[in-house]
Amino acid sequence: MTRLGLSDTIAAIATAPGSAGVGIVRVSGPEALSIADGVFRGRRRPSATRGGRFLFGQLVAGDGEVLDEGLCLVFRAPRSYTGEDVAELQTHGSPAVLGQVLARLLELGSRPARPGEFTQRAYLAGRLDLAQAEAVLGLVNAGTDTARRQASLGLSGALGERVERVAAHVTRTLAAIQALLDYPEEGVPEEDRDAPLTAAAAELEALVGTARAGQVATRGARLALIGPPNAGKSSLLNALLGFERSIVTPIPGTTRDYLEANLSLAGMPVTLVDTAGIRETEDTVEAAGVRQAVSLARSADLVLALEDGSLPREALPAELPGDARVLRVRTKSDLPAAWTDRGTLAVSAVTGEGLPELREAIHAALIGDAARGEAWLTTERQADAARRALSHVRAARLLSDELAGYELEEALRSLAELTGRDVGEDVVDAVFRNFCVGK
Ligand SMILES: Nc1nc2c(c(=O)[nH]1)N(C=O)[C@@H](CNc1ccc(C(=O)N[C@@H](CCC(=O)O)C(=O)O)cc1)CN2
Ligand SMILES: Nc1nc2c(ncn2[C@@H]2O[C@H](COP(=O)(O)OP(=O)(O)OP(=O)(O)O)[C@@H](O)[C@H]2O)c(=O)[nH]1
Ligand SMILES: [Mg+2]
Repeated sequence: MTRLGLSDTIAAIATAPGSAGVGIVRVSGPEALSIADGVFRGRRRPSATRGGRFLFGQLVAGDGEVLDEGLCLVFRAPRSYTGEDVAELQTHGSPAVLGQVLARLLELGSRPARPGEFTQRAYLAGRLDLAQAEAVLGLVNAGTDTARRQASLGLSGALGERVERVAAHVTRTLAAIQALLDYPEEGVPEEDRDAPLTAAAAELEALVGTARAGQVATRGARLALIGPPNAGKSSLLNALLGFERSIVTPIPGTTRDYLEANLSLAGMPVTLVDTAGIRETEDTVEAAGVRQAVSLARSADLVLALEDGSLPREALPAELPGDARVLRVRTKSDLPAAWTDRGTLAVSAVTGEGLPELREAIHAALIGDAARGEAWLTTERQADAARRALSHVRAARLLSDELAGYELEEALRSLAELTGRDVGEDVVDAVFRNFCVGK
């Protein structure tokens, strides 16, 4: 990795491939403006222009041929996205023009940017923390408004601030413990040692609790419909979708292969998975479907476990995952009930009764307590760091002062990792590898 101030000059097309009204090529680094001089011809040279200005002119190839007319935006270090000198060449959004402009910039001494390298430079210049850089990626990829909102909150630094609040509590406890160890006779009030730690644990628990919501918002959730044959799985899938996607018959064992259908549930992308009814069977094909159903239930974000409410109750399949990931549903509520149970949601695929409540329960199970206006953990890397910080804080609460100090230092290290103040190059490289070129 290049170090700040010693970096070379990078260039890339910043806009999406394909034709568009306008397209942008960016060049960033110490030579950015003099390199831009070689491709842009206007009333002034980019290198003779103050930062924050734009020039109108022509883009010219190496042999002097005019490629297009366009604008050159001039940014001067440190007042730019990357913190370096940056020139943006804004042309008509033609892949042919953009390709020629980029080729000329490379000829003049810049090199092609790696994926995410502009944002990586912004991070290395201290203009963004790692959670904010991840939010940039989240914004570029946001496919739903919930994902967009979370990424935008992350970019504003809201997640970093949440993490700093926790870190401040931990630091206070560490200071109190240090004082106790250094001057045991003076004593530190219990509140100084324990209260901040209790607050830190509570805030971290809330934060860790948002990881699931963050993941669901950014990459969607898979919901498996599971239950015995004829429970009404395919009918419920169709009812939630609003059209007949899956075959329904009165014959048990109708669904054999699993089937997926996408829908948006309260602004979140959800994939419903209809599966074969789970039962003991001699039929080789059906048995394969049953095994598939069980493994789909295990890998799903949430399982809807269906039981026919019009028939005597049987035990749920033993292979289902733990309670936290299962919503229990009593189907066919339009028929006389053979049993009831307050822990199940009653629905009818025929009348639609209970469907709004089911949608609500699915939303609650996926989003949990994550408050809408607060910043969530949106990547597995962030969630992992927050979970480690929480386990260190929890451990510290059970330990004597001396040992607690060590755990708290570890907790602070994990929190620093979350925002990227204390991470190795490999972690940073892994984050930016997921970006596209030009970002
Ligand atoms: N054309 C264009 N649009 C874009 C970007 C870009 O780089 N180019 N961005 C990114 O890809 C995003 C905007 N982000 C940016 C963040 C900071 C600065 C910047 O130059 N900041 C300086 C100057 C601020 C000022 O003049 O007030 C600074 O913070 O010092 C530019 C873009 C989205 N839209
Ligand atoms: N009255 C009533 N009948 C229902 C309801 N849901 C499903 N059924 C009927 O129950 C039978 C089985 O429905 P399916 O949706 O195929 O059940 P399944 O769980 O997908 O069954 P398999 O694919 O065989 O595992 C069909 O005859 C449906 O018409 C409901 O809400 N009310
Ligand atoms: Mg079925």
